Amino acid sequence: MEINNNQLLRFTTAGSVDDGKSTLIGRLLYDSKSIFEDQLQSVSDTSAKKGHDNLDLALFTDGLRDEREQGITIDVAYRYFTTPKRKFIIADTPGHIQYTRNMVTGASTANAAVILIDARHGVIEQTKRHSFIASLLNIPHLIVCINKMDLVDFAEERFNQIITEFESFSSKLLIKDVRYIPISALLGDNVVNRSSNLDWYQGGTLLNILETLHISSDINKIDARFPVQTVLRPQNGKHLDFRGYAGRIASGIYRVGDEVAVLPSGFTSKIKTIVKGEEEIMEAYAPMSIAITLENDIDIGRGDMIVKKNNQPETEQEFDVMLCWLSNEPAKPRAKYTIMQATNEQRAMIKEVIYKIDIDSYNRNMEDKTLNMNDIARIKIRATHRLMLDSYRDNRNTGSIILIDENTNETVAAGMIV
Ligand SMILES: Nc1nc2c(ncn2[C@@H]2O[C@H](COP(=O)(O)OP(=O)(O)OP(=O)(O)O)[C@@H](O)[C@H]2O)c(=O)[nH]1
Repeated sequence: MEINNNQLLRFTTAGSVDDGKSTLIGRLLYDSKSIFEDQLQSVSDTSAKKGHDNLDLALFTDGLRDEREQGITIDVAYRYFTTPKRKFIIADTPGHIQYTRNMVTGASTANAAVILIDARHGVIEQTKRHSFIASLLNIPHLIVCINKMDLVDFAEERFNQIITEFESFSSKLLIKDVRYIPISALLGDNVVNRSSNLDWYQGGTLLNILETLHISSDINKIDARFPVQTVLRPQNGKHLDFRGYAGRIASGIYRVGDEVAVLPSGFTSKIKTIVKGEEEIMEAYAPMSIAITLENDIDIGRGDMIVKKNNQPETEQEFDVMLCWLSNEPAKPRAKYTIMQATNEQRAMIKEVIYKIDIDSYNRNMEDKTLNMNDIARIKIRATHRLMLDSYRDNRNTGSIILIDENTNETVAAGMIV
């Protein structure tokens, strides 16, 4: 069976302030002809006003950031563009040192992370921090762009030196696929178009790599997980016998006739029909939104999960999570939070902070038990009922949780089930 998910690629960009992130995104959009006429006019007017001879490409991205800063709390801007080969969503997060939380928010659904390094400075603490988060979030592909090659005379030697620096720490991280590209975002070298300045480089341009990354095998096709969002009941005498369970498949494949189990109750049945829109289909896979009907009458509600009888997640009330604390307010010991995992929602508390991670040295800190904004820690959670658990490594959809403060409704933490 062909799963056609190659269409859309989500990626995030990370780099330190002034590494050239805005310029790179602007260049990518401009050279791939994804800029609208009116935006182009306004950027060209502003560039002229500022006395630039050429277009200031960073204005495309920075303009977007200005729009965004009006009243949106989580500081991630999404930018869409399309080429004949693929559709792209860029999650653009500011490069400031405190913005771990933004990267976590922007990167949790990303297929790839683009990390920028200023060729003059090489690997810096921020590079390590961002790469660590990318590995923590299990982003399958990492593209390291060594930017501002024009300021180091396009030297191959410098490029290789930075790769060696990068590999000396990245080998400790679990990242499946790392690529390196020498670029100049300012001049456009190796972003969309190849560069004669860098003719010693044999690999693809950034766009070329983004267009050809093989992502369909990154999806978990083995563990079928269908978190129920709503129960569809017969309406107004129509479809009298219809009782469907609607939601979005988190992973895996479902076919009519499959033997399934409903969790947490554990009752088993068979899939009678699968409905997508108005149409009945024989099989469905992630990330399709569908409704399922079963052979037997089982009491199922929102938050339950339909899985294959012979492939079930663990159900536990207490479990470990790698957590990134997102709130200004530190975590309150033993306070109750709302925990959300897939469509399941219940109450939980942080039972224990096992250790915190110093993400500059990757060392564990066993003493400090406070959780402040941007902290990453391994914690033990206890929920009021059992949850259906997959590890985040196996399943990014069902393996992640968020914690919400019940009083303020603020999302205070995002976590990955260990
Ligand atoms: N020489 C040279 N300068 C570059 C290159 N890319 C970016 N710059 C310059 O570096 C400066 C910072 O670029 P930005 O794109 O604003 O940097 P940024 O990382 O997006 O910064 P923030 O958006 O503020 O986080 C600007 O003056 C750019 O013109 C490059 O490839 N070569």
